[in-house]
Amino acid sequence: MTDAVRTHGLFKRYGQQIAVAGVDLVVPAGSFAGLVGPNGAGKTTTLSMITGLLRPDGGTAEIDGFHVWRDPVEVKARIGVLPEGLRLFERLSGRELLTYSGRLRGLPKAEVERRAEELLTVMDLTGAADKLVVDYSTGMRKKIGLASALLHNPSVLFLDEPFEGVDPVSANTLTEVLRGFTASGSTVIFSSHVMDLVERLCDWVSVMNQGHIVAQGPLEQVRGGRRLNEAFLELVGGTGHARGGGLSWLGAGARQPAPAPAPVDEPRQDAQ
Ligand SMILES: Nc1ncnc2c1ncn2[C@@H]1O[C@H](COP(=O)(O)OP(=O)(O)OP(=O)(O)O)[C@@H](O)[C@H]1O
Repeated sequence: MTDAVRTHGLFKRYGQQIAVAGVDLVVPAGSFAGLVGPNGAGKTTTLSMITGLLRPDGGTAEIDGFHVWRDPVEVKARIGVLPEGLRLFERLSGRELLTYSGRLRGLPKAEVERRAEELLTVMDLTGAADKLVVDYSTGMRKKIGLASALLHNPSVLFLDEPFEGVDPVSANTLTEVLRGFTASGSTVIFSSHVMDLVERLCDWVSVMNQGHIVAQGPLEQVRGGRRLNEAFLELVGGTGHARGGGLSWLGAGARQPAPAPAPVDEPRQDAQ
């Protein structure tokens, strides 16, 4: 099987902080892959470098065999990205945003319109298609962002926390769309903190901790007969701070006796 994504020694430092410490990420083509790791593990920085949004300090990244920084046009034609902190053109309507994305990708107008209508229907955004994006809710923004990332039918789709703020019905729809997408041989890579979701959707998992890949491979191999959450906690070493005596004051509030009520002055007879 060919690899949709392959990085070698990917490295990024912010001042003294090493965010990504030499990452060899591999994702086979056709995978539904999850990139997981605790807060600050380096997931977003890694995805930003692979998608050409952030220049690495060292290492290489390839998509479908094309070098991200040497062949940016080849790479950008093949990828769709739903980045963290999604910025959209707020003064366009949802439909205009899709039209703009499709035309920017060089698709013929009629084809863009056909795909945009289908995506709006699937994402349950038809009723909001002519509303300005600035007036969209968080979940609606995710959905129009995803529609825009899918419109040119990318070979590899990168999603940073795609289900955050999305209601369960819409999440189900997104899942079905993404499953169909990978079943046809395309690749999805998404970052998430929700282990149940990763376990349910993914057939490939990469676990990051402190800028390193600490486990990577088929889901069954990474979880090794345990629930993914257990494997994850073992791999990244759960801190156990909450059990270690910290926050002993938290939760005791309800058991504290209520302070005695302040004496209330008798209403004065002459007050009226
Ligand atoms: N622009 C920046 N300037 C300075 N430090 C940064 C910057 N972006 C990220 N970092 C640092 O790099 C490290 C990795 O951050 P990153 O956002 O990649 O982690 P993450 O795994 O995506 O975290 P989360 O799950 O919380 O989104 C963190 O220590 C973070 O503080």
